[in-house]
Amino acid sequence: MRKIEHIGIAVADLEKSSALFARLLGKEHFKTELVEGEGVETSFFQLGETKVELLQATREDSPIAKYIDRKSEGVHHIAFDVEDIQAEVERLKAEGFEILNETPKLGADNKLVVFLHPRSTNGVLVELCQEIS
Ligand SMILES: CC[C@@H](C(=O)O)C(=O)SCCNC(=O)CCNC(=O)[C@H](O)C(C)(C)COP(=O)(O)OP(=O)(O)OC[C@H]1O[C@@H](n2cnc3c(N)ncnc32)[C@H](O)[C@@H]1OP(=O)(O)O
Ligand SMILES: [Co+2]
Repeated sequence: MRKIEHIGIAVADLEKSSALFARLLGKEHFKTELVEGEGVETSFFQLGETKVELLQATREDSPIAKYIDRKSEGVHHIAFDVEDIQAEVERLKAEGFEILNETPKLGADNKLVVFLHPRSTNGVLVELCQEIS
């Protein structure tokens, strides 16, 4: 794994939270993006080599809606940048981690993504991201 690609933060109101993070970070977000497959709308802030990804649910069965219902708004996942996502899945499986989707799916910002179950990673939801070339 090469670097933290982004930190995902679950929010209830994307517009309000984007304004809050703009004040906090001292810069505007660089884009919003709808990811239908995950039932989320995102707002991205660039911070050096990494990003903050705010996530609002767009439907009731979205993982973000469930997370906010069960817990609250807050840090939802950490995403790591990888060079070869399929090779990384094989390596992590052999290490005993629980992969949620062995076939990478389309994420935001031109990435293929795979998630690891938080029960195999000390309670932290981990996302792997590979840039689509
Ligand atoms: C924008 C696209 C993409 C990107 O490009 O960046 C994204 O980031 S999309 C982000 C949203 N998508 C996902 O989160 C997909 C992966 N997540 C899942 O598959 C599920 O959310 C889950 C992790 C398998 C949990 O689903 P489920 O089992 O249905 O939820 P429960 O509410 O029943 O919780 C079970 C268990 O897991 C704990 N949990 C749930 N979410 C998290 C989390 N984000 N971080 C840490 N722990 C989490 C939950 O507390 C339960 O624990 P116990 O109570 O101990 O059983
Ligand atoms: Co993410």
